Amino acid sequence: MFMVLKDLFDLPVETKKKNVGSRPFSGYVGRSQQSPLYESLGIEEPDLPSQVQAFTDLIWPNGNPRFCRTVKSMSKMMVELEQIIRKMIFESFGVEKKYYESSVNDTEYGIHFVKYDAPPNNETGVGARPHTDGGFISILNYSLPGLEVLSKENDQWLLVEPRQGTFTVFVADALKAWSNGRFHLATHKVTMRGKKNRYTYVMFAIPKDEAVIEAPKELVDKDHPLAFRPFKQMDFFRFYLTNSSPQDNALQSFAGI
Ligand SMILES: O=C(O)CCC(=O)C(=O)O
Ligand SMILES: [Fe+2]
Repeated sequence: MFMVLKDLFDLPVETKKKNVGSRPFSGYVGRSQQSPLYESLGIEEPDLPSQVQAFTDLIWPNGNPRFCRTVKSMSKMMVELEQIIRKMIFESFGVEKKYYESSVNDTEYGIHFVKYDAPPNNETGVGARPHTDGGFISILNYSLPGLEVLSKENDQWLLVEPRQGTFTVFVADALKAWSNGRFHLATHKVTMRGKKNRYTYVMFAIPKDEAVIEAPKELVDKDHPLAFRPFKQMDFFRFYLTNSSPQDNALQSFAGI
């Protein structure tokens, strides 16, 4: 994956800009004054091989079988992994039989590729600002350290050490709401150090626009009153884009009771 991602990001900006997504951030995001080290590209519904093929054809009209093959098979495996994790979560709450199937049907996937440039002059640089992820579950892998997670105990930033053969999994906003607040939503950021560029790929599992995110009634009782009103991902996303800065607790302001 990291080899094919290097091929992708090494292309001219004009080529990368050909990837236009249907959502903000899902096409091409180029380096900006706000985030000078950050660049990303996304493929919507990469679990459909035709989508990965279409992306490859758009970016490499003469073909790039290695990219296409690698991203297709990685996407398939990451989606399987996401569904295993989702199933374990639903089982652990004893609601798998009733809700798992429909929650998968109400999910769409997006894969994001990110390149962070090494900061100039050997300094440290902001790769990604503190944020929480907007979907249900995110699964990621990265070529170098740099990911930091805000500890819920003492507000310290903890460096996540990459470990070969493992992925990092984040609970995202909708899962926190679905779990009636039982899951902690970890704020994270990326700090760049050293002389090497860093590559990340992330599979986002996101509730479909029209799906209603609502805690199962089995997770609501006297000791755990409803923490978030039911909402649609689409409306939350719109709120997130227009009303909040990354540092805000957007989920709480949007749907918190
Ligand atoms: O690059 C990383 O390690 C984190 C990426 C991330 O947080 C995101 O894309 O939402
Ligand atoms: Fe993130």
